[in-house]
Amino acid sequence: MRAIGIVLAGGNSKRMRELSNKRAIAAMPIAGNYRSIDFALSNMTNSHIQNVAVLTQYNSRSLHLHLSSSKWWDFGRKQGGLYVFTPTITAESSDWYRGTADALYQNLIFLKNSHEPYVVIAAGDGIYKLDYGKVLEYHIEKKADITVVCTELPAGEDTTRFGIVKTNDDGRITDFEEKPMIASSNTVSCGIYVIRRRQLIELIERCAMEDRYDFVSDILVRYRNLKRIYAYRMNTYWRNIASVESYYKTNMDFLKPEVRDYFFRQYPDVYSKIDDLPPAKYNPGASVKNSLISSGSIVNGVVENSVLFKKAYIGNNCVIRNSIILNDVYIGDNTVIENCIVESRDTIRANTTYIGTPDNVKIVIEKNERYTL
Ligand SMILES: Nc1ncnc2c1ncn2[C@@H]1O[C@H](COP(=O)(O)OP(=O)(O)O[C@H]2O[C@H](CO)[C@@H](O)[C@H](O)[C@H]2O)[C@@H](O)[C@H]1O
Repeated sequence: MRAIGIVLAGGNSKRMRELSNKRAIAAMPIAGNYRSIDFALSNMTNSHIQNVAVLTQYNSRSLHLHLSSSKWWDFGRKQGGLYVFTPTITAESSDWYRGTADALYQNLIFLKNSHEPYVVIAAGDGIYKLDYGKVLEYHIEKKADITVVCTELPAGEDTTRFGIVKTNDDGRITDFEEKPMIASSNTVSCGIYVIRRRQLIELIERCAMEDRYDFVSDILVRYRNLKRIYAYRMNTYWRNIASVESYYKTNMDFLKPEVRDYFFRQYPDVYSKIDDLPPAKYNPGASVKNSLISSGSIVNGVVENSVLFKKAYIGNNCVIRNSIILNDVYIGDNTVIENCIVESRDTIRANTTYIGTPDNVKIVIEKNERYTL
């Protein structure tokens, strides 16, 4: 592939509420076995992009642990590979990444030292499968300066979280509004871009000279009429998980056979770090319906329409419904949990009840953590 990959994974979002206290959004657990960033990294490797940098910053410890080996995504190689870049103090700068363009600028040396003519920029908080090679072909065919992957927003989604795009009949973007209060179109940017490497270097150097730091407002919005910016339309599943509501709904989507089959039974595969855990065990009192139960879990009570991540323990006479139980949670006997997300490594006491609603999912943190990772 004639492109390098960059995965932006350093942002924080208040919309994740307490869930982002512990980890970067890109490290949020998805569908039982995965982390959010696995989807962008799998797309990179499945598109034969072999030189990939992940730019991290905010709360990155568990993300770094997840990325500790490049072999899980098949990036382990002598030329290219997987790089993780955090902000560093240098003779010239002691700044954090002040925005996405600044994060790219602070890694200019990676861009300059690469040989591939194009760059694919993706985010660590998107759940989708995409052959970036097809986007690159489109980019070349349209003689675009920048190509933005776009999709139609699913009904009920909050448009204020997205870049809203309008195009002409040829696919050229004529208007780009970043997170407007009222959206004038339901075509949204997925935050995935293709651009010629030299063009990117030139644009971010110019941004840096003018003390501008954001790729979207300082490049896409600013140059929308001056540069040839095209929209590549993606019609398959795409969700951004950077709000509690969308994180919950995206995990619940994996209970739908069509979503599960699309990601896990259709080529290409999604890869992740492998943990050596024993299979899930259902004890005699267990009753499990329409749920994902991950390795290392033990179920004694009732589990319905729920996603249990790794090493969940569900006690006797518990009822877990429409809920997400993150990694390594112990739930004592006779506990009822409905429409909740239970934070990882928590211990939920016996005889407790937590009830949220589908529109107002409750985050359960009892703070009886056994240890922190
Ligand atoms: N300082 C920093 N250093 C390193 N990484 C950083 C960073 N700040 C943010 N990031 C990362 O960059 C990506 C984009 O984050 P932003 O906060 O800039 O935009 P957001 O995701 O809200 O919208 C974007 O993505 C949605 C699609 O989800 C588009 O519709 C919208 O136009 C676009 O701005 C995320 O993966 C984030 O983690």
